Amino acid sequence: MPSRPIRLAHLQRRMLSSSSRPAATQRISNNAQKTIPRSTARMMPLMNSCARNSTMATTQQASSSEAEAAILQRKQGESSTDAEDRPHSSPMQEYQKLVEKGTLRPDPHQTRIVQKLEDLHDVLRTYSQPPFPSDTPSTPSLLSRLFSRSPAPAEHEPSSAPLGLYLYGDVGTGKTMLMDVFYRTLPPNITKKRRVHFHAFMIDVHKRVHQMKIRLGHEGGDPIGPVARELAEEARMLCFDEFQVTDIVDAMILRRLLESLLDHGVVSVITSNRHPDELYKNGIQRSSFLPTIELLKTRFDVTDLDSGTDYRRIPRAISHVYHHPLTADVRAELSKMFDALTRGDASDPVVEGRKLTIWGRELVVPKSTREVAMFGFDDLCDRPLSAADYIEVTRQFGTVFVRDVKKMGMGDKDKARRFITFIDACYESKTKLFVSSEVPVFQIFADDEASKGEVSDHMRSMMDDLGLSADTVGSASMFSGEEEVFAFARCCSRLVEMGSRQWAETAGSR
Ligand SMILES: Nc1ncnc2c1ncn2[C@@H]1O[C@H](COP(=O)(O)OP(=O)(O)OP(=O)(O)O)[C@@H](O)[C@H]1O
Repeated sequence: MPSRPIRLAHLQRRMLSSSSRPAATQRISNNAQKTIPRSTARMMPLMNSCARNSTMATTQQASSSEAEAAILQRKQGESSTDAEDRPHSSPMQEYQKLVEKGTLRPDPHQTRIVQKLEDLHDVLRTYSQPPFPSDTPSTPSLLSRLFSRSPAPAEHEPSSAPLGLYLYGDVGTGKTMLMDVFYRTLPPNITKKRRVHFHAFMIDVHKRVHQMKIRLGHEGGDPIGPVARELAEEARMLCFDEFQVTDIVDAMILRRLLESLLDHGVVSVITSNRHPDELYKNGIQRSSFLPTIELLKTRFDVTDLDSGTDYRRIPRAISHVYHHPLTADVRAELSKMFDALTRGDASDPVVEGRKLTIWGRELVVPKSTREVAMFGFDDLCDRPLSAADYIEVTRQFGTVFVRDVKKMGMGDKDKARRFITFIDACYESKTKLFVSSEVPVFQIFADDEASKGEVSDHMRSMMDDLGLSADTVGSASMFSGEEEVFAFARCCSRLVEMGSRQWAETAGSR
């Protein structure tokens, strides 16, 4: 990429001209706090608490833009700014608020589901879990319980727990989003609650079953009943994202586990891509799983979110392009977005290992269609690539995904410089960018707690020139010298702009 002289005054003018600047890049420096949108101001306690909890406490003392607020929120698994302020709002109020703010598009199919969640919310306001029996009755051996076709005897009278909700439907229709709206508006009496990705839940269950077997020792007995009781004591409300059954061990455990959880009065909201009848299709010993399917159909309100809209395919709203930390959930979400943007055109399938030729050298693109490419951070920044390579990438692809961006320290200066060069190339080509990173993307260069220094006057003034709060991005002592510090600050500023709704709606066409 041709290195362009940095014209600070020009940039400053561009960034400070509020009339032409997208809302997401509105400058909120110390002397302009009155311009903070109310929603951002409301986020400040949350942002500050993020900063306190973070190992990089340099960063979120003050807000710098609505985009940043939204990005921080996403870290909390949130898509609204207001839950903190309105802990007793209901799912419908929360959903409508998000629609009014333009975070969500109105969708009558979703509204129908929200009404069901609202009804469940109302019931839960006065619901109390039945007491646990004082001691756990002895149980038949594990094998006889797992493979018996008769329903398992309840450890006590089944409770009159409200029906849970089993929400299924096509990808990207908003099931997880609705479940999250429900979860964060749960009434205050529901203090014991858990929202978990189904994979993570099953890993946890397997660990507990293993430990329970050790505890039960030679006597044996069924470990699943006591594990279910443990789980029920920890959370009376369970929200499971992406329920699926792929192997026989899970299939058999689930049958007993769900029965016991329901008997203990645990209420669940489940999202899945499949109707219960389609679960564990063609699985080994599926007949033993049929009672679980019956259970789901009788103890849950099974509802289809048949909206036909895959929201991952339409221009991204702010807060949905940068994802962190690098959990299984976040990784899966980025892959789903890539899938959503690349499927549907049989003449342009995803190709693995496409080669770009730059000055006689070859650059391998791990996964791409003609328009959309997915790279790992190391593919782009842990190899001796230069601006020319990045320009070619952004010339070829209107949309680029970069996954697994690690936080960088003093030893990663080359990677950091390359990443900045790459972001510059994306910005100049109006590339639509999706990133998953270990820490919020603005903080990937920030000093960690141990080596944290004061933000130098030089860096502070650079950031101020770019409309950034130095407190938001923190100090990054790996950058020294005027040019470098400026490039770093400008990179952060560009990332903010590239996370805005306006960018999402206009960038990416080639
Ligand atoms: N009404 C809406 N307006 C705008 N964006 C939406 C709307 N509903 C959902 N989205 C967004 O679409 C994306 C996909 O939604 P979500 O993850 O909830 O879908 P899903 O049905 O759970 O998908 P999957 O089955 O693939 O996990 C999310 O970023 C979400 O915020």
